[in-house]
Amino acid sequence: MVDNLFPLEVTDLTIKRRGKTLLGPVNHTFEGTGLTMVIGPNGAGKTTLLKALHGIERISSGDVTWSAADAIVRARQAYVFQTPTMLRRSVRDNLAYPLKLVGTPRAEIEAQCKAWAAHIGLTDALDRPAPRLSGGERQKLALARALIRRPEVLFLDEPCANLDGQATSEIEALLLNALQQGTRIIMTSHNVGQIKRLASDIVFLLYGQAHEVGDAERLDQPETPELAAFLKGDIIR
Ligand SMILES: Nc1ncnc2c1ncn2[C@@H]1O[C@H](COP(=O)(O)OP(=O)(O)OP(=O)(O)O)[C@@H](O)[C@H]1O
Repeated sequence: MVDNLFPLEVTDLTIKRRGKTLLGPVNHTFEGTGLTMVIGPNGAGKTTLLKALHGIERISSGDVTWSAADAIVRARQAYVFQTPTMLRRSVRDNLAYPLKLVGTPRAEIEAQCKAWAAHIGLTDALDRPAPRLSGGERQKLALARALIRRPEVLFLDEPCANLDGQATSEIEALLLNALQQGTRIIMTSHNVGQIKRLASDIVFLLYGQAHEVGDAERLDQPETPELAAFLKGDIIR
């Protein structure tokens, strides 16, 4: 691609609601490759940060600055919510929807739907209503629907919450595949095993602040006692 989206510069990013600071000020530079895990305890501000980066959270002060123009950035990123919303229609219709939005020819849409359904093990479910899928199948469908337009950046909020080991490993395989294809991933997770398996770097949030950031090696040698406690599953006070 000609226009690089990265680096993504976050400068004094602050988000307040009703006088309470939910996030910030956060300063961080996101480089253009790999998988960044935004981690931290419940309520630390992970979802708020992800949404602010994606441009769907109102910023109180500071900046989120991509290296390309807004319209380009918007077209080349996707976001999967913690509880993905599905069209109350078939798996095929859900996969087809993002392609229809950009005017993809019908034959191409059908080919892509079949290919992605096979990729996520849902070939036999193509005509089944999406709301009837299991939790794991729904997450895989949500991920496929986000990846079908081959975004350069993918935001994922806890994609494996409430999933068992098998479903989690299928989602992780999809993510590793996307990474290999060059998709930049920024995601949240509470699963320490998953964080260690997937992260190339981390942003550890605590009380809305970036408490410890850096490459994934620090997961084995945390600098701060709070990150060490989080990774051990201890309660952080
Ligand atoms: N629109 C809002 N108005 C007021 N407070 C909010 C709003 N959105 C989020 N919050 C609060 O901001 C804080 C950060 O929320 P956020 O969802 O970003 O945390 P999180 O780290 O993703 O948590 P979790 O791990 O539980 O998903 C929480 O205390 C939450 O209650």
